[in-house]
Amino acid sequence: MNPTLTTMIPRTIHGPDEIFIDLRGLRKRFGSQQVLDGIDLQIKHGETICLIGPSGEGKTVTMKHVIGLIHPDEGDVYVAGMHVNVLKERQMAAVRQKVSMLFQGAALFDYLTVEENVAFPLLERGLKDKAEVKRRVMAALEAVDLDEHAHKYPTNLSGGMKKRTGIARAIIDRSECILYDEPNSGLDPIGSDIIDQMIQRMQKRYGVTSIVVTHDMRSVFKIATRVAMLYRGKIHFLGTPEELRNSPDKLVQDFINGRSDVTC
Ligand SMILES: Nc1ncnc2c1ncn2[C@@H]1O[C@H](COP(=O)(O)OP(=O)(O)OP(=O)(O)O)[C@@H](O)[C@H]1O
Repeated sequence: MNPTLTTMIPRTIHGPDEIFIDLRGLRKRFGSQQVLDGIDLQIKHGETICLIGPSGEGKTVTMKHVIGLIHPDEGDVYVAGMHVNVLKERQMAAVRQKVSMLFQGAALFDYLTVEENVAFPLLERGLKDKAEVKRRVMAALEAVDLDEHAHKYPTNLSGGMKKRTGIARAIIDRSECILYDEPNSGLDPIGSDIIDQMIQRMQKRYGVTSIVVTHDMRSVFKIATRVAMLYRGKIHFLGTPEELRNSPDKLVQDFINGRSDVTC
């Protein structure tokens, strides 16, 4: 393996069957709307779970629970054994070092170059060795094929390049898990395919665990180790892409084949 890439490997080595994310009985209401109504989901280390389901069913809300951006009304969230929903905000740094969320717009700083955006988490943590920062930034950019665009500003990047910069920023801090919120949205089929390859590459090279909220079924069948379909606040289906494809459930078939019988 390229020696620069070994520095990017998450610092903890996990067994393949180890549960990394454990959501138990999550319930969440906003006003009169019961968005989550008992979500149970266990995700093993190194899995790529795609969260699918009709719009507004709580996929993003579920994902935000993992990183403590939303707290459940009932139920528990565990990440790498940490009981996320009882942690104080100042204790959340330990969770957020293990888990990064890639927002739809990649949330880059427009006034910083690609290189500076990717370096940001290291500088924020007080890493002062400039040569070490540079080495890790370039290794992260190489991993997402952006090493030749390090000097550019976000306004001069395509949508897909912005998302890849976001992925580089997530892995530079050796995140063990990346949460992707509709990573293919707004991309043409080729750009979308490149993002899928990056998600797979992060898994294969660094053993990253991923949760991917997506409406892109082609991508689901390509990248998912398992698929969870949310419907009416619950996990309606959980299984491999193959099991999804062959599911006898009408709701599942209507959804994956884009038939409009699926109503919220
Ligand atoms: N902070 C909030 N306050 C009030 N309502 C919220 C909040 N966050 C989410 N919601 C509501 O919860 C519901 C689920 O939202 P969520 O973003 O999780 O849906 P989703 O399944 O990801 O949808 P989409 O596929 O369209 O992105 C929506 O009705 C949304 O308006």
